[in-house]
Amino acid sequence: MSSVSTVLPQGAGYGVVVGIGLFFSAFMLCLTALQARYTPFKPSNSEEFSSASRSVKPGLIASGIVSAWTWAATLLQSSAVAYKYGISGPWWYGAGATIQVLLFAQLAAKLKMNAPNAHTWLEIVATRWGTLAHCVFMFFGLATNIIVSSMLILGGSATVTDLTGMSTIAACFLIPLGVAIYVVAGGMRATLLCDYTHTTVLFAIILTFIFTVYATSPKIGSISRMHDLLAAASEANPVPGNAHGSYLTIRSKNGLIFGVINIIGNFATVFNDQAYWQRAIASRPASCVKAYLLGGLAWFAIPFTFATTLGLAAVALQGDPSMRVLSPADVSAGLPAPSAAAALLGQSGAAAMLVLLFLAVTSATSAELIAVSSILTYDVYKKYVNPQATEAQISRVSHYAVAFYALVMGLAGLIFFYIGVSMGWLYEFMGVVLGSAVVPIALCVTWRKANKWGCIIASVSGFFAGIVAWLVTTSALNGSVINVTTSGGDLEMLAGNLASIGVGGIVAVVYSLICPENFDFDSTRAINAPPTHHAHHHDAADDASKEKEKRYSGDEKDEKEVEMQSINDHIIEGVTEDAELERAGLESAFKFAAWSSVILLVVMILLIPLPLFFAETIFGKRGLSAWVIIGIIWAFCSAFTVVIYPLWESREALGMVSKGILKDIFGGGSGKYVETSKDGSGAGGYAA
Ligand SMILES: NC(N)=O
Repeated sequence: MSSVSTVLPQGAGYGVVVGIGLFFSAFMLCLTALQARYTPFKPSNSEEFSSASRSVKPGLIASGIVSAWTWAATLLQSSAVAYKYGISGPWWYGAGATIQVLLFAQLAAKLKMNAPNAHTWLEIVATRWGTLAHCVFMFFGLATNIIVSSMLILGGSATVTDLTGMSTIAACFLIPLGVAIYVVAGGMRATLLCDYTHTTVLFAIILTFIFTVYATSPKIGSISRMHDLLAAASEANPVPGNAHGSYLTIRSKNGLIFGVINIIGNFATVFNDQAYWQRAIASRPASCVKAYLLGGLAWFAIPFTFATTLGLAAVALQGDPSMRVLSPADVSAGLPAPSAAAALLGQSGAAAMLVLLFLAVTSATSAELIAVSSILTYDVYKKYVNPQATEAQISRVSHYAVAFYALVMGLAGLIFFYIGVSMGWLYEFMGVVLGSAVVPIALCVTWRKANKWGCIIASVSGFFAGIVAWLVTTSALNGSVINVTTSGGDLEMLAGNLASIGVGGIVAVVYSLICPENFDFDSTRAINAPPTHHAHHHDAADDASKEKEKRYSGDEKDEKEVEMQSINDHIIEGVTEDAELERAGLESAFKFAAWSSVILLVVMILLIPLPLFFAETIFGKRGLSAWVIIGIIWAFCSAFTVVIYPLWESREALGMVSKGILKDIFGGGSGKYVETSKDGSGAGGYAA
């Protein structure tokens, strides 16, 4: 990192890291108190802590997905590839990390069909394939969490240090500490509500940057001027591997290589990460597919539009006295976007960037904390240490696990920092170690023929194949010199990523076709199901529907009471309502997820970029205008989806909580939610 003086004083760094951390902790405590008093969902319940009682609506889940999937890298690495490869970088970053979330909609539907009451994806592996498979896949699951968490800490601390001079060591520990406090206070539902507020502010800041760069800044101020500046930069410093050395083309060899690495690595960090399974678990069965499709599409706008704005601005401003000169290490640390923000808007740009990055890092960190807490609680403590654990013990361990993992995150970030591994390096490396488990995990949850030994051997052999391919390629291309710099090259990382996911996928599928299992998923459907609910599978839905019909035959007030009772029942039992698991509905949700996600994948990865790549198109002013304006419209639609839509779908719950508060303050009576009250007293209702 270069040693130029910082744009903001050190106090600003501590103020943001500690101040915003404490602010959100207090905010979370308020939300938790409101939830406990005015809704039927009790934060002290372990099911509520880890899975929000499996009752969350799609808009809020979509917002939680956007928030968990918006890492430091989403803002910094996407801008770094825009800085290095031009307009192809943001496309490959955005599209190459959106399709996995869209495809995950299929896994979410299968989860609701095949293991509706599991707490973690590892419980499904353990139930289907036993202890060895559980331990092997737990390695991949936790390795994913550690790599993602380290990237968050590295990206966050590098930017805070760069903009304010705050000590990197302090940032590594203070960032997860603040988040841990609010996660411990709130659990999954409060985390989703906090994610929502983070995402709202995040979009507001991103839109501000977009309008600054493309409308108001005297340094750029229009798409046409951006085009002129990028064309001049292409003339002055042609980009190696790009058509005519231009920043204005999708025809970028290194951009494409990054695209492939990006696609593989992000398959690993979605499919292997409990954070995304957890959002499917917290979701209502009927709407989880919608949530993942909306979340994926909404997320795309963040890296694509942000990097098309600040990443390209960093190129356009080269030579401007206010723009610092970036070394390759600065670029790998993700600093083009913060530098461009500071060059465009001075201290206020740097401060906005700091807040933006901190919000992205903290909300993704909260997802990682609660994900690892669930694995340590259900897959380690309850499975191997205390299978008879009581509700109170489970709840206690899940809270301790959050605090423990916050410490581990800080340490992991620090270790990578000291050995000189940057966020950008780790981003391209993740698929090398994690890629081999992607196909076996998907097969475990979706395919009755998937073979236990085929999938274990696939994951382990793919892991070693990835490491060997990466090291051999590094040695071959760099005169036998293997170090952090040489091993971080594009072709070296590409070889490792392809070998890992390729060997893992091919071995798992071929082995399973030769020696197929015929697994009926009955045992996974029974995970965590009380005998009266899910000991038997989908036939139960019929009885439950009939029962519900009977209960609904009364007047409207009775209907409401019955539904309250049903919510209370399922909170107490921590299971999904049978009627919601109606087989035909889930089958059609799966089919919808399958064809829509595959169509979107083909459009985003093949139909849009490849013709532009092969035609070697170089965007003129009209082409760039269309590209940027589509990004801006997409950003507005995304903001609407994850900011306005969750409010709309939760209007009843918000109304009930407001009524309860008003009754407490002005009504002269208790506004506290009263479970299944027969006399209509209390502010009973549904939480968001
Ligand atoms: N979540 C990502 N890959 O930005």
